Amino acid sequence: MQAAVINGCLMHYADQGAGAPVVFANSLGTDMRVWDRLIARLPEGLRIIRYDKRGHGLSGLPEDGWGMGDLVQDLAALLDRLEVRGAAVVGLSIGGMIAQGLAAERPDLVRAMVLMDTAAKIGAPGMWDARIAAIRAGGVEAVADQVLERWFSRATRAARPDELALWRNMLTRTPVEGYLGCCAAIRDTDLLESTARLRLPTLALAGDEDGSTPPDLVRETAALIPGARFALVRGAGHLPGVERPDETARLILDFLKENGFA
Ligand SMILES: O=C(O)CC1=CCC(=O)O1
Repeated sequence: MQAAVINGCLMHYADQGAGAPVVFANSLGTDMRVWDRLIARLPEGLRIIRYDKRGHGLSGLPEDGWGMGDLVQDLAALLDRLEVRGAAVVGLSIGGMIAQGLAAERPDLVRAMVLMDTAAKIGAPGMWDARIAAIRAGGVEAVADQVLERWFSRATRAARPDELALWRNMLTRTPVEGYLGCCAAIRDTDLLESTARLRLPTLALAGDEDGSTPPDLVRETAALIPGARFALVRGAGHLPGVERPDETARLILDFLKENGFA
């Protein structure tokens, strides 16, 4: 467990191993444990950095008035603090938006990206406003069942109810204001133009049953970046590294090897 005050906010992070840096940015309503299974399948010889974004996991929750720019600056400041340059950034959903924003703002920090179940623009503003209103009225609990349906494939939901209950706890224990701040940040973010200017090795992945960022949306974002590849992970929803860790780790490791990280 490692801590730093980043942009005035307490940040929980983990910096483990030595070698080429690979940075993981997690999704809305999850903390850094979302990467446990995937990281366990990566070889030694990598420097693995994970963190809980503001308002999630063990990290602090600043006052209102922050957005995607602050989330990007938080990761930039963490990597500056850790003296990391030229990382591969693996971003899941909002974490993938943070990765795209970071690559645009600080190309010195990002040499390659894995965009996992994410897009340059996620959802319509009205959808996010409706989610925010539902949570204001009834807490994260009010949307938990719908979110779990998008996170996991039908087969996993049927076969692993106890594990699903743990993921539900992770979601519903996310501080409401942290969750809502990230919903508003996603709602207000459109990276289509800046992502189309990116020129770096990129792998885009999507679970074939992802109901939040469906495969076609992820494919469209990949198509913005010349040379980016797209791969479908079968039998997975929004969290392929949780549901299909072997397949997801293999895709990421092949990409890291191709680009000289592993
Ligand atoms: O909560 C969801 O629907 C999934 C999701 C969207 C953006 C993100 O980070 O997670």
